Amino acid sequence: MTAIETTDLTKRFGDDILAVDGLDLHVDEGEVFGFLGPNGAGKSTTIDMLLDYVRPTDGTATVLGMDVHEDSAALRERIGVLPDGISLYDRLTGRRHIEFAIEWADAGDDPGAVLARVGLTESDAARPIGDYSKGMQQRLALGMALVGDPDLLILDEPTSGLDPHGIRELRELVRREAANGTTVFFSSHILDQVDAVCDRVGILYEGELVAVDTVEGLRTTVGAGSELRLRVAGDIDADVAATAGVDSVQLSGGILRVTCSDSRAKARVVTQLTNAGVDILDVDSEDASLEDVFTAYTSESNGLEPVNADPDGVREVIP
Ligand SMILES: Nc1ncnc2c1ncn2[C@@H]1O[C@H](COP(=O)(O)OP(=O)(O)OP(=O)(O)O)[C@@H](O)[C@H]1O
Repeated sequence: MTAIETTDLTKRFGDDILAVDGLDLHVDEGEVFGFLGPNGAGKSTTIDMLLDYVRPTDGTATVLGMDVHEDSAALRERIGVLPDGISLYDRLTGRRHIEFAIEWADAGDDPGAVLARVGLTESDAARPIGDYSKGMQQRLALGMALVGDPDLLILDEPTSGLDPHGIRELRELVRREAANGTTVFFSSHILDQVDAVCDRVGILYEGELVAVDTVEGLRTTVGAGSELRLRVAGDIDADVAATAGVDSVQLSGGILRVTCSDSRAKARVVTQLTNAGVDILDVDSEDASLEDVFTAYTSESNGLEPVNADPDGVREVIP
């Protein structure tokens, strides 16, 4: 089933600001979908429309098969939201926050179980949250969003202000919830943070969706592939450059550098060299960062067209 579907979703503020421009978005149930874009791209406005906080100027949006406006009350019970820059009450304990969230949602959750689900201990829960680290506060906010066991989690910039440890913890939590069948819609302007957690990403730029694909697919499309480095002994009697997915090959000082447009080519190269009897002393590789991909899609003269929807609703990226 479809978790989120928007058709030509558009939002203007006044005459001058086109915040979201004809967005066609499709997120499947059970997916972790990264919604990426630089500041001001229109991510929060899109989320506000999905939550019926803001009415679109044009277009439609359905969530979990329901119209976001007509069925907003029913949807509220099935969506958990972690808003951007949530304000919590410093003097209240973590447990009290969860209890409030349960009361507001009129849900029957056990506060202790919710706290455990986001990795907060009973002694953490008994402390005022003014004493919490930013990462603990964010986990608590996620716990509040999980009250009522929502089918869809919408996380608006959930990693902002977190240190690498906090980011890792949040990623693990998102993965765990997704493994239990929850759809996660995760907005961010920092690409590295979605790389490891999202099944697919959509890139929004100036209100338009410019790409939707897997992280791997985006890398391949923009040619921002991987580099494989091998320390080898002796000569190489193999035509590595002819391997599918290999862009270039350079041998210097016993180091073979192979750039690949398709990261699966790395394994093919190693197999090919091994079969050719090449003595491989060490292997090292580096994937192009998602940041490179993002730059390729959001720079003015990238030569890439915005994403298209074909008649069957299957989106494709047009290089
Ligand atoms: N209530 C509003 N009134 C007027 N303009 C608005 C309003 N809300 C958003 N905008 C404008 O719409 C555009 C998109 O903003 P939005 O907050 O959706 O972007 P964003 O991608 O979420 O950015 P960020 O990563 O900084 O949160 C921006 O130009 C913003 O200034």
